[in-house]
Amino acid sequence: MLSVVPASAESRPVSVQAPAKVNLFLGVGDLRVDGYHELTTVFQALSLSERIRLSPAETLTISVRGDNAAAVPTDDSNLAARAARALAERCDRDPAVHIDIDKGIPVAGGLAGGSADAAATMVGLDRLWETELSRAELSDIAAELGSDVPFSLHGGTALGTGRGENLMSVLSRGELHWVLAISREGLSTPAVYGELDRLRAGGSAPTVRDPAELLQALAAGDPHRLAPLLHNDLQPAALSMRPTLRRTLRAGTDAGALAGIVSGSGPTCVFLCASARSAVDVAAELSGAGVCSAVRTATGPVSGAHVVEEAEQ
Ligand SMILES: C[C@@](CO)(OP(=O)(O)O)[C@H](O)COP(=O)(O)OP(=O)(O)OC[C@H]1O[C@@H](n2ccc(N)nc2=O)[C@H](O)[C@@H]1O
Ligand SMILES: Nc1ncnc2c1ncn2[C@@H]1O[C@H](COP(=O)(O)OP(=O)(O)O)[C@@H](O)[C@H]1O
Repeated sequence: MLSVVPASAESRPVSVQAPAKVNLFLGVGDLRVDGYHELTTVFQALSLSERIRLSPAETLTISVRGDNAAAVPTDDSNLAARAARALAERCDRDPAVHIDIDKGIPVAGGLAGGSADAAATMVGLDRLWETELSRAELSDIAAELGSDVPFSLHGGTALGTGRGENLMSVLSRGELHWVLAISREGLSTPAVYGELDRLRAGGSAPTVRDPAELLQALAAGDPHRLAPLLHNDLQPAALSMRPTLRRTLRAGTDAGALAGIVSGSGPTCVFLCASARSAVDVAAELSGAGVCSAVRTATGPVSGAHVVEEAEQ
């Protein structure tokens, strides 16, 4: 059925959903002169998500709800506020909007929650302000906000290069089933990259592995083949800063997961399971193991940041 968009649609609040990400493969190369590391990474968007509501307002304001909302800044340092200002500047307009963020993604968890908020804000304001920017233009602005923001827009499963902002879609057949072990205390991304540099100092130059085999396993849609190929170069650094994560990783595989890794810079540990049923069993056992503060199940891949139409709300 065709939906009729009323002429005043641009002044109505817009709701947007944006996903968490996991790095199925994270190869970290040399530290560049600009302070970033050269990456080869395979991202997957997960069904754990943020909900953002954008409404016209007198000035730019932010409110944050949900788990650990108190840990999220509501000033101009919030990534969603930075996204609104960047888009407003690009379109030569006033960033007069209220951004209400409902956090479904743990803060500082290595799951790109802040990047999801930035991507959601861009997609929502594109609708609210009728900017009609192309995906490529939105993606360029996203890359200026943070290395993970372009993927939060893109969603699905993608190969990321550069500092993670250059994306190429990759085929991922079927649905993967994940269990997430969440820590109450986050880890700082720059601190984890810094710890990796410290661990590597004096050693030989990093050799970045090739994700080709992992990409083949994804295309085949076989979680058993994929499990031993999951890889994260930041994991030793995250474990060095948070040694208790070793116990969390062990508990997940003991509970029946096919494999577990630290997600990005951590501290969230993600476990790949053979089926939806196995994920429920692993989640139940992990919940009782006392190795994390919360457990969630999720599936991937899912779409990137997108407007939630009224009928879906
Ligand atoms: C590690 C990853 C893996 O996807 O994600 P998280 O675990 O944080 O979610 C990303 O590389 C994080 O991306 P993002 O969180 O957007 O980081 P940015 O804001 O761009 O950069 C924050 C800081 O992280 C370090 N950084 C980030 C990206 C990169 N390729 N090399 C780096 O060294 C730099 O110290 C930089 O100043
Ligand atoms: N909208 C936001 N949501 C979460 N954190 C934000 C946001 N804006 C800025 N931040 C800051 O960014 C830090 C990292 O946030 P987050 O994206 O959740 O983690 P990660 O980089 O580990 O994926 C937080 O500790 C917080 O201080």
